[in-house]
Amino acid sequence: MGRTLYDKIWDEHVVHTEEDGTAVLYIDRHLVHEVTSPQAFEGLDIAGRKVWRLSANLAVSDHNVPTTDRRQGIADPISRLQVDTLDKNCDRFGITQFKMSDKRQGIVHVIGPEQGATLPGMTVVCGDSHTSTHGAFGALAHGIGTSEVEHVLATQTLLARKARNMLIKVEGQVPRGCGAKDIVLAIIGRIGTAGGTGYTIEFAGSAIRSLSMEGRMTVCNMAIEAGARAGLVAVDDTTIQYVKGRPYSPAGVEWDQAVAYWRTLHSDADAEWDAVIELDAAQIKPQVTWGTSPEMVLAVDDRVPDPEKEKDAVKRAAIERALQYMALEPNRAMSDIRIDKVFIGSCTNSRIEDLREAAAVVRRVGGRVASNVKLAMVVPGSGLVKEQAEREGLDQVFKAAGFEWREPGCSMCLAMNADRLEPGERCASTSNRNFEGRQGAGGRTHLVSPAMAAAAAMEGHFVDVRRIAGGT
Ligand SMILES: CC(C)[C@H](C(=O)O)[C@@H](O)C(=O)O
Ligand code: SF4
Repeated sequence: MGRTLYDKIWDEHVVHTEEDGTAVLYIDRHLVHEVTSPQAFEGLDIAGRKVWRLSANLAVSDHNVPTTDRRQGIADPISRLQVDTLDKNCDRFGITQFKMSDKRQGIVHVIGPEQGATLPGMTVVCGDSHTSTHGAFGALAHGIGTSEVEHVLATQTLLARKARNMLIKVEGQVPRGCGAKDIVLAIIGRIGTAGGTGYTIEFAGSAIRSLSMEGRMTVCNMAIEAGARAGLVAVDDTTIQYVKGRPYSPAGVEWDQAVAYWRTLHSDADAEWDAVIELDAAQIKPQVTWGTSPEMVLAVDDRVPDPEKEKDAVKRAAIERALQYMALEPNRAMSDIRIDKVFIGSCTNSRIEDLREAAAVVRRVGGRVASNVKLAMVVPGSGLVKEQAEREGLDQVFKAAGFEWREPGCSMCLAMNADRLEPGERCASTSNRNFEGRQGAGGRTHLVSPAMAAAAAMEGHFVDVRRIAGGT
């Protein structure tokens, strides 16, 4: 019987399997950030252990770093302590880290791939749920908890149980103006936030294959929002081209050997799937979330749901609660929703392609950010993304239109730094979670693509970006 890509990577990394199915998995790459590592390092200290394989680790602070001038240091004492603690731990244990002033610093899920630290066929873990992002490279990548961070640091292995195999096939071409973010939001709208629970999802089909690596990362990033700990995309020329020549990528003879192996990293034609979902890309429209869960999502030309029309009492109550939190009336056109802030950034959408996509919309619309928009910010995913964007003049496009151009980090994705929504503020955000209070207590988040966020910034409310992009 054929194997799925997930089966192949799993088999390649299992050190031992217990009778009950618990396996010891070898971990190739461990990414570390400041939020989930302090207790892990403390655990090592208490037990008198060292890091098992230093070169497998790469650390960076991203959640607590300021996105404004960093020469001032970090004003908030808690954030400062978090970042200082990671610095000290990395120095003490000898782990490679990109410090806040290093231009390679950025969001952990942006810098891993950017550096070639994430490679096809690897097992990649990080104490962060959006580690699923790295699955775009045909790597088995998922988040782990802090006690597991300690386990990986100490042993280079993880206790794991194998998930089931789900195939999500997206065939065809998305309309102009739509992209990876709309694809993944449409998938979550279809299967729900629990749809992928217990599975590893492989994203396949012509619409996925035609995505750039940036787009594939956007899709895999939100696999966790669909309930799956890991998402995968098979390796192809796009993957190999992206990886080539990066600082941590193999070179010379090793490169050739690696490529030969990477070419085997796809599911066999006769692989068996536990679940298969199919979507028609041509039917996907620009997506906007209206509620407090990523599955509460609609097309921009839809209307806010009416709880009266929902027969299921539990679902009706959930809609009512979400509408109340979001301060939205039923049946209102999504495009009538006016926004206060715009956030273009996060590990979902802060890569160079995302910034290009947003800047293209800003250019096309012309003029300045709408007067009702108090703050529109662009937060590049890494210092290198920022530098590239500046080389292309994208920063000028944003700044001329009235956007703020910031330093890299998680920023307003979850408001662990100074960037946040005030109570009641409504935000068009390119991030991945719209939970209550996610971007600041009482803040209201609408998840959208970079193009949709840029369009909303310019017009002050949600607009069908297909119109701007010439897609309709
Ligand atoms: C802080 C971290 C543990 C968390 C995660 O695991 O995802 C964060 O990155 C998030 O996006 O909510
Ligand atoms: S950008 Fe947001 S989702 Fe990504 S790691 Fe940071 S906080 Fe988590």
